[in-house]
Amino acid sequence: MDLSNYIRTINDFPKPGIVFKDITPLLNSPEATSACLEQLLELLGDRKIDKVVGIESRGFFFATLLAHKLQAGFIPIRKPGKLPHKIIRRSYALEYGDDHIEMHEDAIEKGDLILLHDDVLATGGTAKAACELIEHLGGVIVQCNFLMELEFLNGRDKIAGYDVQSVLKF
Ligand SMILES: O=P(O)(O)OC[C@H]1O[C@H](OP(=O)(O)OP(=O)(O)O)[C@H](O)[C@@H]1O
Ligand SMILES: Nc1ncnc2[nH]cnc12
Repeated sequence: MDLSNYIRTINDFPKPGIVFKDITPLLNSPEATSACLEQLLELLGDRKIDKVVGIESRGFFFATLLAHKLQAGFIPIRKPGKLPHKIIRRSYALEYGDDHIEMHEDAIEKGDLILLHDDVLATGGTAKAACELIEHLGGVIVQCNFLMELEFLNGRDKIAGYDVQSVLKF
């Protein structure tokens, strides 16, 4: 199954000049969702994972499915002001703005083997900030995986040194 057929391209969203890759057609197809989940699991291979970290909000869709399949815990990284307990925070630059992300400070135990997942690797700012949060808490990042990578934005340069994998490349 060619999963790129389930990604819709929207020009000038959310700002002029941005070519937005919309994953909702993929999520709307149980067959494509299953195939995508299997491909993400294949990218990981048989490495042990204790916790899957997903980035709000589009990263949550497959991060929870991955955590369930791997029988690992799921940890949300959230936008500011959403997590109720004590948090740590990092700021980052997006393709279309600036933002902060936060994680509960007790979400990770030192030495936990972590799979970081998000839907899109664009400039890599979000993923880099997420890696910093995970490592600050003592997590060991086994892989960073993505549904898709926008190669022309060179996001993987920002997270060089990690195992970075994506199902689709644009
Ligand atoms: O590699 P980067 O340039 O950092 O961009 C990638 C991030 O941008 C998108 O999130 P967005 O902030 O649009 O939020 P959403 O998932 O809530 O839609 C996407 O889901 C990634 O998290
Ligand atoms: N061009 C893009 N399409 C979809 N999600 C994104 N996140 C950052 N850049 C994006």
